[in-house]
Parts: sequence; structure tokens; C-alpha cells
Amino acid sequence: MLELRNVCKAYRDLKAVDDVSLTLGTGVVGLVGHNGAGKTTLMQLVATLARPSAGSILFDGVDIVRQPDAMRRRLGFLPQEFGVYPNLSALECMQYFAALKGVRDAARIRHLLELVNLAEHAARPAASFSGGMRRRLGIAQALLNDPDILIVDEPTAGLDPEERLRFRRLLSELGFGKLVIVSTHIVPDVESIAGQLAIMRKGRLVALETPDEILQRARGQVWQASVDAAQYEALRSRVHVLQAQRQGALVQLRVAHPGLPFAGALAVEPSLEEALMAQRYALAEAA
Ligand SMILES: Nc1ncnc2c1ncn2[C@@H]1O[C@H](COP(=O)(O)OP(=O)(O)OP(=O)(O)O)[C@@H](O)[C@H]1O
Repeated sequence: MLELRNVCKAYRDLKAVDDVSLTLGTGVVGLVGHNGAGKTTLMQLVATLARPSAGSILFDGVDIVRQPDAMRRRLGFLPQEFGVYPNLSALECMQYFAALKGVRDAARIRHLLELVNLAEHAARPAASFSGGMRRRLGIAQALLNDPDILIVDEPTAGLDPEERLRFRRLLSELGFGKLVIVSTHIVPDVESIAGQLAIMRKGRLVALETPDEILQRARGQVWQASVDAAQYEALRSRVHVLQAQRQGALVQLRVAHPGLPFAGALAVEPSLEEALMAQRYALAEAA
């Protein structure tokens, strides 16, 4: 179990992570927030790649700020900029990482290449791999030490839709027995796989909720309407437009608003992304 207690990380007078407390067991947790919200910094703190300015981080009761090795032994980490070694084959890359991590189990390497669907490409130079194959090799190396906690930063950046789907399924399956933290600003990446979403904004954790709870709260705050272009121009400065699509003389729009935004608008079922936007606007207005 991972427990953060009042964790802060400051860079001069900027609080990149500001008083974050949370407890996580197994399962996939989506860490979402806009660029600069503090996601990468928070993951680096958990991965013992940075030290908090204040607060404590415990993994199964052990203080990992004082004893980082207790985390490092049990951690798998796939950073956003994971690079393969172009002159090595997939198998050689895995053998290389295994040697660095002190893993001497050749069968495990084969098993992991199979798990990420790269076994038949094991002899190919990693330089010839697509973005998705490289990410999958990244996951395979992160799993070499059979970690209890897997941290993945922006998992699907640069992947095509099919690779995205496959990668999501793999993360989802890994979450059956481990804590998998997936940081992303692309909500659909975690929408269908995360049991919980940790939402960050300006360094703070503003919510730790299930997707259903987030959707439930946004019901009655997302609206749909069809207006003409002049009405649209008048509306866009006073409501939060989530989507606008021109259809002939009319504009089909979806807006976030705490109550009926204008006569004729219909409350609709929000997508998770819309629900998060509605929450964000509500928080910004309350601030
Ligand atoms: N080493 C650093 N020195 C100074 N400021 C930093 C450092 N690392 C991060 N920051 C700042 O801390 C804030 C949070 O950054 P962080 O990278 O954690 O956000 P993020 O949510 O991961 O964003 P992104 O999605 O763009 O990666 C930003 O304002 C960033 O500029």
C-alpha cells in the first residue's frame, strides 16, 4: 500500500506538489491534470527520483524517503522519454536491462516479451520498432523485477489508435495484481481502465474518485443545444463551451454550466472528459 502524507515539493517559490495526501492499494489509478499540474513531479517523488520538501511517503509502512531502496526494489517505471538502444535487438535490450537490475532469469525475459506481444520480434533491432512497440518494450523492461508498483508517464504519447487500445489493455491487466499509476492529460487513456482518478491542479490533489463518482457529480452540469451563429457568438463569452460543431446554418454545442445555461438547452450524459472539465470550471469559479 502506498501512502502519501502532506507531501510538498517546492522549486524556489513554486509549489510543484502542494500538500498531497492519499492512500492507494492495488489497481489502476489515473493521475490526471493539465500540463504543469504537478503529475510528473509527484511520480518522481514516489519513484524516489526526487525528495519531497516536506511530508512523508510510505510503501507498505516503510518510509521510502529515508529508505529509497525499499521502493526501488519493488518499482517498475516507464518514463515519458523511454528510449531504446537502437543497435540492440529487443531481446538484447531486455538482457541489458536485466543485467543492470540484477535479474538473471532468462525465462522471465522470454515471458515478458510474450506478455507485451514482442516475442516474435525479439531478434529485430529495436531501432526498427514503431512507437507502440517501443512503449511495449518499455513496459517489459519495467516489469523485469516483477514490481509491486508500476508507474507509467504519458503511456500512449505517439501511439496509433490500435496500439493505444492494446497498451491500455495491458496496463489494465497489470492492475489486477499491482498498483499501476498512469499519468496522463489524455482522459480517454485512463477512462476505461482506472478504478480511481487522482486529479491534480496547480500542485494540489483536488479529488481522488472513481470515474462513476466524477460522472455522477457532473450530471446536470453538461448541456446540449442547437443555436444559430449569432446566438453562438453571444453565448460563448458567458458559458463554457465544451464542443461546437457547425451543421448547416446551426451550431450544435455542448456546454458546461452549473444550472440551465439558457432556455432550450437540454441536460445530457457527460463524458468523463466533459465531467472533469465541468469540475475544473466549477473549482476555478469557486476560487
Ligand atoms: N526541476 C524543476 N525545477 C523548477 N521547476 C520545475 C521543475 N520540475 C517541474 N517544475 C515546475 O513544476 C510544475 C509542475 O511540473 P510537472 O512537470 O510536475 O507537471 P505535469 O503535470 O507533469 O506537467 P506535464 O503534463 O506538462 O508533464 C511546473 O510549473 C513546472 O514548470
